Amino acid sequence: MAVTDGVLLHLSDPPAAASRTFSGPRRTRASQQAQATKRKYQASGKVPPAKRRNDTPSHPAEKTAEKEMQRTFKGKKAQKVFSPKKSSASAAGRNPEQKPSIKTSSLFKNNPEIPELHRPVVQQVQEKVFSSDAFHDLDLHPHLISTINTVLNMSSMTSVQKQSIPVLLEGRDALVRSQTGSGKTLAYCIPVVQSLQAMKTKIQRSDGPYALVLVPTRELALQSFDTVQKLLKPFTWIVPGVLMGGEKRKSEKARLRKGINILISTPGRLVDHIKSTKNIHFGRIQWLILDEADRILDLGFEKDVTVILNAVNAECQRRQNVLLSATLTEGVARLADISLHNPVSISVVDESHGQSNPKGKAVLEVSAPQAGDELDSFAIPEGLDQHVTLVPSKLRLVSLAAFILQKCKFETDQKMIVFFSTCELVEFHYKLFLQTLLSSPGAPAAGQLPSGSTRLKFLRLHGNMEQEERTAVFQEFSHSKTGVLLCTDVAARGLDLPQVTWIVQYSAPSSPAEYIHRIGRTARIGCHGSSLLILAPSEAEYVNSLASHKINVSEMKMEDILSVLTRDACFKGRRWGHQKPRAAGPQEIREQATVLQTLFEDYVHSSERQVSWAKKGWKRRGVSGEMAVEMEMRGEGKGWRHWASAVPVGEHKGKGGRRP
Ligand SMILES: Nc1ncnc2c1ncn2[C@@H]1O[C@H](COP(=O)(O)OP(=O)(O)OP(=O)(O)O)[C@@H](O)[C@H]1O
Repeated sequence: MAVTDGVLLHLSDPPAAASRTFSGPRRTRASQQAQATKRKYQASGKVPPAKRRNDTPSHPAEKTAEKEMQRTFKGKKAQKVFSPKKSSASAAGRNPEQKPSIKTSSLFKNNPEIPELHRPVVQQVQEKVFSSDAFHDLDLHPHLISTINTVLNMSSMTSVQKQSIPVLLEGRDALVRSQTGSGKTLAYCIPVVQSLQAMKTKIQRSDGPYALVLVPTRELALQSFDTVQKLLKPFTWIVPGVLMGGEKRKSEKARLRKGINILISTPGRLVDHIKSTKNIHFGRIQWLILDEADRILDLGFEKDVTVILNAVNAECQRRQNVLLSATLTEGVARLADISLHNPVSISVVDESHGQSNPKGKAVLEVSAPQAGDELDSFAIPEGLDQHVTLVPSKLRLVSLAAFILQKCKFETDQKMIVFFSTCELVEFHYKLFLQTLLSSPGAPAAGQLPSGSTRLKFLRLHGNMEQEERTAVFQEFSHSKTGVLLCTDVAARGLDLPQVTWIVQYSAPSSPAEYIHRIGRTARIGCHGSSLLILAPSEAEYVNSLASHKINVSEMKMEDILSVLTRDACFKGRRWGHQKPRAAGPQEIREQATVLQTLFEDYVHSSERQVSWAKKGWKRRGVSGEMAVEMEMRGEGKGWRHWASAVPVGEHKGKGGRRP
């Protein structure tokens, strides 16, 4: 296999590959001439005439991509000639001894120019994670303190815990905002457990719920349940329980009938039970907690939350209400208005960064806090290095793959989460990577890997999976030291997945708040972590939008990401043992990227099923068959569109639907 100036000489079935790239077997005279011209330039290694280049696209990037595809795919004929069987055979049966012949892809041509990134440097808002106070400084039950110390292995309080726990123990409502991974879960769980175990009349299981905790996703429900369960170890008479979609309603009803005292639920499933279960009563509710309050509203749960509030209000008027999130939106201010009474607004900002909360004291307000002040900037964990890379749409997929290989194959102990905008995109990339990056020709067995590299492991998590599998994946990734989790925003909020080292945003987030929550899956509780946002050249402006929210990103060059491919024998036809470290030239990088892209293309075209997967995500948007396949491979998802549409960051409301 050989490449000249980004032009791949491919080893697969020549006629099939040729007709896929160009316009099909029955070309017009004009198209034949065009192809001849194209071949001339390809053979000479020169760049085609300016007319064909697209240095400064006048359309949004997506339109440009569609146009490019219209040039390379011409309707059904192309699909017919490029039959799955033929392609499959050629991909699987590729013989390195075969003579190189046909070009299939020219990844590095006709791409928009990558602009210089003029990155404004801003001072990020930062919060001190830990306080100097210990849990035993609080007036808590000694068994609760010893459980925190011995079961949870914690002694010092975080800043948000130091501020929230005493205020909540005083009986006040609160709106709590602190950075991702700063310990908000315990900030509400400890006061709930302390107050319930201290009740004069001992709680009976059959009393039903005393505390109701609403969370946006099932995984977060399980995680919060786990924390509550641990805290309740010495107080066995208080029974926690979880209700969430995907579980059998019948068994949930049975558990409700027996009694659940601390009830953790997703809003949708709780409304289900409110409407259909006789055994659900809120007469004794003392606590109503809305964790990730803004996300609960984003997911379209607002109506459900209203139903729940009405149901609880109908049976009990006096209770403590708490809203928590790392980001506050106007929606939360609205929700605070209707659900909090005379609340305390708790916001942790490090005084050393010149912020408005001197000495880390809670700001007390007598009315519902205005979210406006909080909307402009967000606190970023100190140990988080944020990067951005500008990648033309054609090169997005190989860049992502190269980055995964670089971090998770050539470096040890790396655990990565990659965010996509839809379930279909997750599923597509999961299958693609399993089939290509794990089983590419010549891939070494575990024992043959060069020292300092690990075996790749892919997992995926999205809302279209069966609950059992979702839970298993969540557990597996939680306990794993390495691996790549491909997911939707179902994993963006609240999930505490230990030791995640990299967050990659392949589909751009729909809002700056979503950006904050996604990157917040790493660098938790004072640890270090890194993130990479992949943008199209036309989206470069968004770096300024991030800066306006006091978010600092540094640039990572696409060429540097792609250069790792020259280290990977799988894409060179070389053996692992023969690798000698040396600087790769741009030509070699292009060659390897093209080889990898061809591997992807061959896989996608290798069966009807893959083609239909690739098309799936685009159907609703009226994109036709062949083009959809290519666009899917370029990863042009929903979030990307938001960002490409030049709407300032922050104006998207992120109505993601209920199934991220
Ligand atoms: N006082 C503490 N000492 C040590 N570790 C702690 C302490 N409090 C919480 N943690 C740990 O910190 C991690 C993050 O906590 P948690 O998930 O509650 O953060 P969060 O603020 O809710 O984050 P997010 O905004 O992303 O939901 C968890 O692993 C938790 O066990």
